[in-house]
Parts: sequence; C-alpha cells; structure tokens
Amino acid sequence: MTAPFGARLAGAMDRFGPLCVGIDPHPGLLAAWGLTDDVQGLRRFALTVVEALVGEVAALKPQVAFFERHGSRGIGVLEEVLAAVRGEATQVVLDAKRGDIGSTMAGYGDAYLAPGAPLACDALTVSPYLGVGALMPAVTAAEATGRGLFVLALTSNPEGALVQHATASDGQAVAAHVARQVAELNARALAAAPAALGPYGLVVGATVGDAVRRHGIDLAAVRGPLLAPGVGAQGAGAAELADVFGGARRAVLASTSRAVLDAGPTVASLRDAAARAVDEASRALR
Ligand SMILES: O=C(O)c1cc(=O)[nH]c(=O)n1[C@@H]1O[C@H](COP(=O)(O)O)[C@@H](O)[C@H]1O
Repeated sequence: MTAPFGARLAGAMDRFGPLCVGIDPHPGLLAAWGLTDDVQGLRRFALTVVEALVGEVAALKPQVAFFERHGSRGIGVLEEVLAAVRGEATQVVLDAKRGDIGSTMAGYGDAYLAPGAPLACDALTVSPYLGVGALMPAVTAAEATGRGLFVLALTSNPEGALVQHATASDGQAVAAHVARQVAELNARALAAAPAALGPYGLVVGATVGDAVRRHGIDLAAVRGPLLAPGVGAQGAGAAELADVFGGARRAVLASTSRAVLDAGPTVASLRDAAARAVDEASRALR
C-alpha cells in the first residue's frame, strides 16, 4: 500500500466528501430489495452496493454480523466484497468491533490486517473494553501494513453511556481515557510518518449529545478520523453532527447505513441517496 490509512482516508474525504456508507444486509432490507434471505441474496445486495458506491463515497463499512449469519458462505461473500474494493480510493472499514486479550488480538490482527489475509481491510473497528493496551497487537499489525483501527469511544446507542461515561479512579470518564490513549498512538505514528490524519480513529456517535463537552474530551487532539455513526436511521442529522463535533468536525467521517440502503435496489437510486447524504454531511461539517 502506498500511503498509510490516515493519509488514504483524508485523500478520499477530500475527493468524495465526509461520508461512509455501511453495507448492512439486514433480512428486512434483502426482502425490500426483492432478494432472498440466503447467500445469493446477500451476494447480490453487497455487490450492488459496491458497484453503486465505489468511487462515489470516501468509505464503505461492511458489518460482519450480516455476513456471518449466512455461515462460511456468507464470509466468502465478505471476502469477495473486500477484494472488490481493495486498492480503490474508497476505503473499506470492516465493522467487526473486535476486542480481546492481547494474545487473541494478535489473531484478529492476522485475520483482518495482515498482508494477503482474505479478510484484509483498510481499517477495522475495535472495542477497548478489555483495555486500550490489550489492542496493541492489532496496532502493531496495522502499523506494519499501513492499515488503521477505529476504537469505540462514545457509541451511538444509549446503553453505551453506563460504561463509557463512567468515571475512572482519576475522575476522568472512561471515554476520555480511550481518546487520550488513541491520541498517544497517533502522536507516535504521525511523528514517524506525517499525514493529515493519523491511522487510529475513534468511534463517536452523532447521537451522543453533549457527552464530548461534558466529559472534557478533546477530539481535535486525537489527530485521527472520527467515525460518526447514528446518522439517518438512528435519528441524527446535520444539526447533531455540527453540535457534537464542533471544532473537530473536519476530521469527522459521518456514517450511515439504512438511510442510504433503503433507496435500493438500483445502482442509480443508491447513488442518488448517497449523493444527498454526502451533501448533507459536507454542509454540516464544513
Ligand atoms: O462501529 C460502528 O460502525 C457503530 C458504532 C456505533 O456506535 N453505533 C453504530 O450504529 N455502529 C454501526 O453503524 C451501523 C449503523 O447503521 P444504521 O443505523 O442503519 O445507519 C451499524 O452497522 C452499527 O453496527
């Protein structure tokens, strides 16, 4: 790979605007598209989204659960999706939210971040709730291959607050610690290879209200991309994006799945819906 993930993503955001579209083949969406809830339907759905949106949006984000529910052949379709987007300007964020003890994280690093891995992606979503430090083998794997990670900090679902807003022994919120530790990873990576964005991002839902301000989290100091799900089906829009991210908004990659996927099954209608979502995100985050 030529440039590291943060530089590739920054380039794609400059070119296509600050939008990531999720590939979430829910059974209800397969039915709405007139597809069967099986591997054939899954394949048609996912490859139609790829055909419609590669070269149109900054990132695509396949959600592994909707591939895994079809077993090994569903994973085979995920491999096809990743192969179809690999090397394109549109980046692939694989949404697997992996998080485990360090020795197991090395296995996830091999699965998703190693060169030549069938499931290799540009960046992987990871969960820090076994400790940000436990993610280090994945950081090492990402660093070796110019890939990236998105670490969950403030998730878009209301249930996340109990854990993420909890106060650690030093009086800081758990999410603030996650942000600080990811900022340290980026500072190290950017010292070695300067770029517009570091390779380690945070996930901060567009639905989190004033949580960033309330917990004194300095998102700009992270110097990495801020993946903002919750746009569309979960209720957030332009106003919420502008409000949650404030001065860090230039680093935001707004993320939406159902709000665009609902427009299928045609390539043209998906492109139109994505173009409208790109416009809305661009205006909110300008
Ligand atoms: O990591 C994610 O992408 C993610 C984090 C989060 O805090 N909230 C969240 O909704 N997501 C994912 O983003 C997608 C949201 O889908 P829609 O609600 O249809 O836009 C789903 O695939 C979720 O798993």
